[in-house]
This record gives sequence, C-alpha cells and structure tokens, in this order.
Amino acid sequence: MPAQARIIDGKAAAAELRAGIGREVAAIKAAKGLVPGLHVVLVGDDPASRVYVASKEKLAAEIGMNSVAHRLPAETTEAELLAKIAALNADDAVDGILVQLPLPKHIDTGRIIDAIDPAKDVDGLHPINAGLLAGGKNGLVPCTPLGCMLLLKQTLPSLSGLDAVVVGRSELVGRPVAQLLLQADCTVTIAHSRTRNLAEVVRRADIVVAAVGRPLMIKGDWLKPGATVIDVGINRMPDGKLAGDVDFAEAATVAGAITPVPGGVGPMTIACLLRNTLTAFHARRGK
Ligand SMILES: NC(=O)C1=CN([C@@H]2O[C@H](COP(=O)(O)OP(=O)(O)OC[C@H]3O[C@@H](n4cnc5c(N)ncnc54)[C@H](OP(=O)(O)O)[C@@H]3O)[C@@H](O)[C@H]2O)C=CC1
Ligand SMILES: Nc1nc(=O)c2c([nH]1)NC[C@@H]1CN(c3ccc(C(=O)N[C@@H](CCC(=O)O)C(=O)O)cc3)C=[N+]21
Repeated sequence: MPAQARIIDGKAAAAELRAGIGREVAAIKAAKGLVPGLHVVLVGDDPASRVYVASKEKLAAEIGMNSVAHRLPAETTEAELLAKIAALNADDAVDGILVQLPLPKHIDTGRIIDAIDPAKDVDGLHPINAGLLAGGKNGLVPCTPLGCMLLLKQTLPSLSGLDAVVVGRSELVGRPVAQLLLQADCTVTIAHSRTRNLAEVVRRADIVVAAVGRPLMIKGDWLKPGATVIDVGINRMPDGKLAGDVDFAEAATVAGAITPVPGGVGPMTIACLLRNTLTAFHARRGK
C-alpha cells in the first residue's frame, strides 16, 4: 500500500472559524446592539455564482450577521451598478461589500472594484488593499488566500524557510497568496502559463498552492514526497462532480498533507469572508 497523505479538512476548519465569528457577533449585539452587515451584489444569473451567493447568505445568517444579497438583472448598466455601490458605500449599516465575479462582459470589472470603499472591500481586491498587501501591511486580505494560509498554519508547525510554489498569478488568488507566503517567510515561486518545466518547478516545493482552473493538471510525480498541497481549483467535471487542479488520487500517495475538493479551500473562503466582514466592522464602527 502506498503511503497516504493526511487529508486537510477545510470543512471542519471552516465550521470552527464560523462558530468563533458567531460568538463574536453575538457579543457585539449584546454589548452595542449592532449587527455586522454583509452585502453581496450579483449581476446576472450565472448558475455557479447563484449557488455561491446563496451559500454566503445562508452561512452569514447562521452566525447572526445581517446578510443581504442584491440580485441585479444581466442587463444592468455599469452606471447603474456604480450607483448601487455608491449607495452601499454611503450606508453606515453596510460593513462589507462583495461584488460576485465574473461580471457580464459589458461592465468594466476594474472600474467597479475601484468604486468600492476600501474599508468595506471584504474581497480585498481594491487597489488600496492589494497595495497594502504588497507592502506587507495588511488591510483587508482576499478571502481565498487567507483561507489557504489558515489551513497551512494548522497543518505545518512552521512555514519559515520553506519553499512554496504557487501555480497561478490571478489578482483574486495566485498573487495575494504568494504575498502572504512571503510574509510567512517562505521562499516563494509564482508559476503561470508561461513557466517552463512546470513539473520540475513544482517538484522543488515543500508547499504547493494550485490556483489554475485546469482539472487534475498537477500529477502525483510532480510532487516532492511529503509536500503540503493546497488545491484551490474548483472545476465542474462532465459527470457533474467537482475536481481540483491536483490529481488527488495520485497526489495523496506522495504528499504529506493535501486539501480535498470539495471540502478544502472552498468552505474556508466563505468563512474568511465572514471574518473579513467582522474585521471591517471593527475598523469602521466597532470602537
Ligand atoms: N476555492 C475557492 O474558494 C476558489 C476557487 N477558485 C478556483 O481556482 C481556480 C483559479 O482561479 P483564478 O485564480 O480566479 O483563475 P484565473 O483564470 O484568473 O487564473 C488562472 C491562472 O492559472 C495560470 N495558468 C493557466 N493555465 C496554466 C498552465 N497550463 N500552467 C500553469 N499555469 C496556468 C494562468 O496563467 P497566466 O497568468 O499566464 O494566464 C493564471 O495565472 C479556478 O478553478 C477557480 O474556480 C477561485 C476562487 C476561489
Ligand atoms: N468577488 C468574488 N469573490 C470570490 O471569492 C469569488 C468570486 N467572486 N467568484 C467565484 C469564486 C469562487 N468562489 C468559491 C467560494 C466557495 C466555494 C465553496 O464553498 N465550495 C465548496 C463546494 C460547493 C459546491 O458543492 O458547489 C467546496 O469546495 O467544498 C467555491 C468557490 C469564490 N469566488
């Protein structure tokens, strides 16, 4: 029998994180009579996005947050969406604003993100927050990268000095997770579609973070034995099941620890969104 990696249980870690946030929300309510508010804006009817938004709404409500989904039609203009964001920026009861991506093609995503009050940007995508992160002075940190780091910290005794390879360089995942690994004193390599000899690069890593969007791309023999593997990829397979960017069956025989898909990074992303909403609440009106 080949060695089996330890499975990193993101579902359990996320439930624990949410329970702690729930206790804090209850304490705030009791002490101040205030309820942190998370507002998610969904434009159009992408079925995957609809599922995520419903899940965010349900989990936020479960821990006692005020959670509001703003569902706008696919024909919403950029000006209308900017007006919606301006209204949420101006509303003191709104602590967190998340605009679900991707947006319809006629809307310029950058202009929308730029319009969100950085203090309410619970996705951590505004240039102010991205810039703070790049400078090592964190504002609001993107949820998925935050979730990856929490899973790594619960898995490894120390990250300092470890070789980390991030596959993917998106603004939402790859870049910010690389910044956080650097802050944790890893030696960080960021690989992408132009990287040569990707398998060899990945084989050097003590920590692999896969954020590509290509099902089962990273094979078992690409991994250093004992490596810790964080699989961010969420890919819908023809049979309807979800698969990560890592070939889990192969990787589990080589890795020391690995996140499953589903049940790994995904649930942590939503828990970290709730955590960021609480962070934004404290910074804005928790004093
Ligand atoms: N679990 C969660 O909570 C979340 C999961 N996801 C999932 O994570 C995955 C990545 O998402 P996201 O970062 O937004 O995706 P993007 O499509 O924005 O970025 C993908 C990155 O992968 C790189 N890439 C593409 N093909 C290859 C290749 N053959 N070899 C090496 N690198 C490659 C691209 O390189 P280049 O820059 O050169 O084009 C790019 O940097 C998706 O499956 C997505 O669904 C996303 C957000 C949250
Ligand atoms: N502005 C913005 N911010 C995001 O953070 C954002 C976004 N837009 N657009 C889409 C991606 C994707 N994303 C996921 C969140 C949770 C799960 C999740 O909970 N997944 C479960 C499975 C869910 C299922 O079964 O379908 C799991 O992995 O166990 C997945 C994916 C956030 N994203």
